[in-house]
Amino acid sequence: MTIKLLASNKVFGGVHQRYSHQSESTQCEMTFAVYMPPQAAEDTPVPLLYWLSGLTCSDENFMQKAGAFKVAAELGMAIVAPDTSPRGEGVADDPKGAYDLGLGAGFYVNASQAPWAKHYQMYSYICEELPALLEQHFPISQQRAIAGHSMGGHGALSIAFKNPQRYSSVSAFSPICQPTNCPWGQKAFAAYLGNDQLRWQEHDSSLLIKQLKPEQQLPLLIDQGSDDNFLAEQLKPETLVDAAKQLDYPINFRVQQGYDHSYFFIASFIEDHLRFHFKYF
Ligand SMILES: N[C@@H](CCC(=O)N[C@@H](CS)C(=O)NCC(=O)O)C(=O)O
Repeated sequence: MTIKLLASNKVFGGVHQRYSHQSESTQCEMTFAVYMPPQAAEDTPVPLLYWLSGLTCSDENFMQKAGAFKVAAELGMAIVAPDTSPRGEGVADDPKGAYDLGLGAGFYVNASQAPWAKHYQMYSYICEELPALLEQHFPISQQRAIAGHSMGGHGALSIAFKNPQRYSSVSAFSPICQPTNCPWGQKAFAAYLGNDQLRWQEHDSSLLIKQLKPEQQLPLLIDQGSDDNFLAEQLKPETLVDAAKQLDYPINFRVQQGYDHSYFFIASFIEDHLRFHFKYF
């Protein structure tokens, strides 16, 4: 599997790079960004945080707006930010150009329905293809954590709950916690997965959390802004918090007063998330 370097910038002693490659899972050219900390310069393997972004994002939003490099450099932690959907000529998009379906809105599932199924295989891309590619090309250790924002928070939680053996910890900002019961999730799941709601449930964190055995309960941190416009209608963190309580799963759920849904919120608390993940590597 070959990758093509698109851009490279030294930052806080490490390097931020963008790459593209032909993807087998999504059948198109995919772009991702990595931050490799200074500790990786000598080919010393470093732990890796997967960051999954939200609706409308590409590999660039987190890298440009989150302000994560300084702490990642201090800790010696690599970060990868994949794109949020397949892209390019021939890749299906919402006919009306809606921001919450199609391009920029892959929802981290494998679509089974036309016209999406051909390219929208983001679950396989994030869980299998991208890890193999990164292990081949970068000095990363087997220590992995996963985090994300909004749709990417849904991605991080659902992927971690489905694959608890692969990650040492999981965290999210403003995650969509119950996609089977909110407009964003229902629209995307109906399009990508069809009308069988049993398929939807396979990607609903508020349900997946209940399937975890106590020994599979990863350390989990969630930050949610109290002034987030999407909180009540789309995000529904109480569904996850209630499920965790019933399971005696000690998740760390923090409501941050006055913060909204934006990267200003993420930038304010990303340091806590990086230090949280580092503790469990
Ligand atoms: N565009 C939508 C919302 C999209 C949105 O808020 N996207 C979030 C993730 S769900 C984001 O990170 N946007 C990119 C950015 O702020 O850089 C709207 O205006 O209602």
